[in-house]
Amino acid sequence: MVEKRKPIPVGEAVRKVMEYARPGLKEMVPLECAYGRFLAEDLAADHEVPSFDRSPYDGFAIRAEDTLQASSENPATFEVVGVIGAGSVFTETVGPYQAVRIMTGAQIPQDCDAVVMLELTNERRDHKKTYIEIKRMFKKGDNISFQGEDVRKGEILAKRGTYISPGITALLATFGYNEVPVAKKPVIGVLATGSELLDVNEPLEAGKIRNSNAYMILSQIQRAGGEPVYFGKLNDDLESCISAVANALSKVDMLITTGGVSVGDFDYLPAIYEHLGASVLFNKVAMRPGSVTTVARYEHKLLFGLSGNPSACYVGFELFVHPAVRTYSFNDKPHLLKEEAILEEDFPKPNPFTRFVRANLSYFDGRLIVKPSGFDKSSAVSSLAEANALIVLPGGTRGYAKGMTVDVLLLEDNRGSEWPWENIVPSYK
Ligand SMILES: Nc1nc2c(c(=O)[nH]1)N[C@H]1C(S)=C(S)[C@@H](COP(=O)(O)OP(=O)(O)OC[C@H]3O[C@@H](n4cnc5c(N)ncnc54)[C@H](O)[C@@H]3O)O[C@H]1N2
Ligand code: MOO
Ligand SMILES: [Mg+2]
Repeated sequence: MVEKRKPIPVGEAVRKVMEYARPGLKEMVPLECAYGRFLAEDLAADHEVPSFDRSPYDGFAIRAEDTLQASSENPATFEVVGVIGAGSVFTETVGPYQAVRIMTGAQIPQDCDAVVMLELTNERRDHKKTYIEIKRMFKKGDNISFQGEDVRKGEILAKRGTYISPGITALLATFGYNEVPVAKKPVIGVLATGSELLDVNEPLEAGKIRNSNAYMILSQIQRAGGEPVYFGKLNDDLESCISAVANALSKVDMLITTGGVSVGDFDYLPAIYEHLGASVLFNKVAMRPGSVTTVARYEHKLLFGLSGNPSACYVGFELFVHPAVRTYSFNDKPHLLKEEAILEEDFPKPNPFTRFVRANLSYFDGRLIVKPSGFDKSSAVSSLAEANALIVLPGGTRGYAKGMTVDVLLLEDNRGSEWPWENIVPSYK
């Protein structure tokens, strides 16, 4: 008699995984390698930005009080007493009706308190001296980029666990991080199981298919922020699978297998977990695809037994592995970000289990719209190509019509969410 598995709700399954998901270690990387990593420490400003008052224009630094009477009929004349480019500092005195020619980014001379744009001045030379005329009044502080106007000293600019975007990289450089403390990437092993699997370079033969899951998971690991290690594919042979899983497990922080988790004669993962003494957290989830997704724990390592069916495997990764990778990376919003979008076409299938439809999310008329990205079966591979979101259709619903609002989980976003599993609305009808 086949073992009867009891499906648990998705949120409960994710919660069980998160009980064992742990933050990882810190490492230092050169700034030019920090993009796409996660900060291992808060990024705090240890100085103000800018760190000195500077000119936002090419022009002339002056004393504003000298322009009080200036008008087009009665221009004020200034003697130009120096020239400074960005990077240079003018240390001499600037007296009444004197000006310093200044370039964008240069420090404002100590006696000056306003800048006049080059275009607003008339220049003339007289007896080897240069003069400018100014035809209007300027106030103290006009056209000055003030010290600290961008960043105040002591501000926390990005928290530990933040995804390092190009903008964060600019801040890291601004604050002198030649080396950046980042989360070490979790090393995640991948093993594909199935006697039907061909290598990618092999010609098709009767009854066999090419192993696509392994490569899909290697990419998903990288997208989530992990370091994938591919341990190859295995035939459905219990002995060799046990030793391959044990060997791989000894070399990684987490291990992903695909296939062999259901109830078929050659679905060996349950027996492998038992043989290793790994404790199974769950082996059936009330979701489609991916109902057979199994997660086990061996010592402090998680073993993700993802389904062999490509769409089920893909979804299992995003719901269960992704948050474990982000937690390892110190991120406190480890789950996929949930949004609401308008369904662009009917989805008439009833949903006994919560369904995750691979979908394409875009914008139209200022609103988020979403449509299934293709053939919707657990075995489908074609619908994965255009998928950048998963539509979440809760269990117990009877199908959805174009125009309805649905929940979607975003796959290409790096903000994440703390917990998307509350308030999934069954129907917005
Ligand atoms: N009697 C039952 N049969 C099945 C059940 C069930 O509850 N009772 N569940 C079905 C569901 S749902 C799924 S999903 C699959 C899951 O099967 P496994 O995870 O055990 O995976 P396999 O049997 O090894 O393979 C399933 C399918 O996927 C193809 N596959 C496997 N590996 C790869 C790969 N690396 N790349 C591409 N495709 C792969 C494989 O050839 C099979 O077609 O079980 C149902 N059956
Ligand atoms: O686990 Mo299967 O993918 O539910 O369809
Ligand atoms: Mg099977």
